[in-house]
Amino acid sequence: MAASTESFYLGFDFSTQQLKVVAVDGNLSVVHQDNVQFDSELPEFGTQGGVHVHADSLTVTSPVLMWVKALDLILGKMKNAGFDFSRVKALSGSGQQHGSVYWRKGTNQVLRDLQPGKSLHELLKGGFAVSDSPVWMDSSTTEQCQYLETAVGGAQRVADITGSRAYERFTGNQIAKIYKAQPEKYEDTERISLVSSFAASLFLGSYAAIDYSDGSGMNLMDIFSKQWADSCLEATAPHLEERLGAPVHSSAVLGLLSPYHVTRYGFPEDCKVVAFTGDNPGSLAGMRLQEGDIAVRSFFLFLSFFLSFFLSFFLSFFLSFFLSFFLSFFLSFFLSFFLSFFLSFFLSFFLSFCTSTNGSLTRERIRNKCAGGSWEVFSSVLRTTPTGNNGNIGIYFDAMEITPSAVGVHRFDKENTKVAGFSAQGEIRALVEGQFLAKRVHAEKLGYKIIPGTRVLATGGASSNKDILQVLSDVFDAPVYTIDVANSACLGCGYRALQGLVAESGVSFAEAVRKAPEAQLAVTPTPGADKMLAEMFQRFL
Ligand SMILES: Nc1ncnc2c1ncn2[C@@H]1O[C@H](COP(=O)(O)OP(=O)(O)O)[C@@H](O)[C@H]1O
Ligand SMILES: O=C(CO)[C@@H](O)[C@H](O)COP(=O)(O)O
Repeated sequence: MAASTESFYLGFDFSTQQLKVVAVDGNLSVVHQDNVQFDSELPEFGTQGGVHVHADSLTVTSPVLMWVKALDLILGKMKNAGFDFSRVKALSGSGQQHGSVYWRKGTNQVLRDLQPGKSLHELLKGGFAVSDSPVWMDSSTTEQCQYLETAVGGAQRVADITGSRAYERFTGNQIAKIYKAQPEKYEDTERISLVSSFAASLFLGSYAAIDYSDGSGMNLMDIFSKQWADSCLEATAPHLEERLGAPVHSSAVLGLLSPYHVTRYGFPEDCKVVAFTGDNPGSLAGMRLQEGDIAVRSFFLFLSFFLSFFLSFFLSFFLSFFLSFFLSFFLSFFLSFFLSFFLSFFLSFFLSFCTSTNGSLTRERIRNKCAGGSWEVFSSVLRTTPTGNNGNIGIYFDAMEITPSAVGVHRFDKENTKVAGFSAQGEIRALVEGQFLAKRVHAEKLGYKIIPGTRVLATGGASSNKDILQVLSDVFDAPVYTIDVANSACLGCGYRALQGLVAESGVSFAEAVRKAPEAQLAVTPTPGADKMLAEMFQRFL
């Protein structure tokens, strides 16, 4: 695919702690990067790590106007840096998943009439029925989750429809809580967006559709028909479908960029907005995951290919009954399995992943406590302490963890006796080994096998730290690869913007990004580490 090097494609990422942007040219080379840190650059919102943790320690929100102001700020920074907006052919982006935005009645008209002389922050001050958006770290909706599962027919039924059992952070359960606790605010809501579709709306100058991929993290969408599931809508809140709008394909062109941005920043009038998505699917695009890869993202875990496998398995059962009129059951099951596998893989690619609440921010806490706030000191401890930590194991769940649902710090010595503390060095190694052992436990529980050829791809802020990556490599007993741009979600959305322009003419994502740089080998397992960690793994399990 020949895209001009004169043209630029922008990818934004509205993540938990910051807003980031990457610009790529037609050769997929990165030509500009920038970011706005919420805590330090927008201190008036008083967030820590981009969020407010409420007194119950379960409710976690972010001020929606902080995200709006961050967009004003980042576009202003780009303008001041001399970024040539007139070359941008298309833009796309991603957002932290599951978070929800509640637009007040009448705001679609405000978006259509944005006056370029004013900032978005000024213009949208009165635009939200709920000023503090619930985000993915929120775990306050257990009651709503139980209600959904009971109403729909059990956890498995919810998972069969939406791809996941009911999770506290998932948007449907958050909407149900708002409807119950603040019915007047729900009533005053014209449209509910995910963080991703909210961000797209700010560019589009009208409410943007939710894309299939981010939409599948809501406990509301039927992941097979890609429509809102009636049973889930009914169990969540009244008149919800009209507040959500119809979901669209992730590579859909939503429309032209709002004239507001054309006038204020000098974008071309024909600049297109491609559907925004979740930051995890955005990362998947940026890392160009291949079959069998594991991706670890500051540090969540994606497993490619699994859902395709399970889907095939179940479809095969049904198909086999038909085919077994003609063939033996086993042969027909076999044939059906392959048929279903290819169908499910090529028609709709599913991604399996596990998320932890206690990732980077927990590492920062231990860094501050045990390494004087320095990543260099933190890293040198990892270099100088033994793999396996002399048998000491730690589990650090500062906030309620997602899987398993547990909270608290738990330390065990080599006799498996619970202890109150470790040395500063032991604490650092216990934390990092423990975080990655947990990832491996989840991967193996899902049936993932580390085999020769397995690659672990690391991305996100912490992937710049080779000593952390070394522990990751040792725990997974596999080489770890990284990409040049630590923020793979932004990069992936720059790629998606480019592909969105040609998607309708049948150019696949893989084809559009063929020329993109490959991931680079960062570290390989330390010889002998696998033996040290095998026993540890069993104890951790
Ligand atoms: N050298 C480093 N070593 C370990 N972690 C780091 C390092 N530099 C940055 N980080 C971590 O990266 C995190 C930000 O990562 P990022 O993936 O951009 O987060 P988010 O998507 O939540 O904004 C910070 O919270 C910080 O803890
Ligand atoms: O909840 C999930 C995925 O289920 C998180 O991955 C969020 O999507 C937030 O990501 P960051 O902004 O912290 O990178």
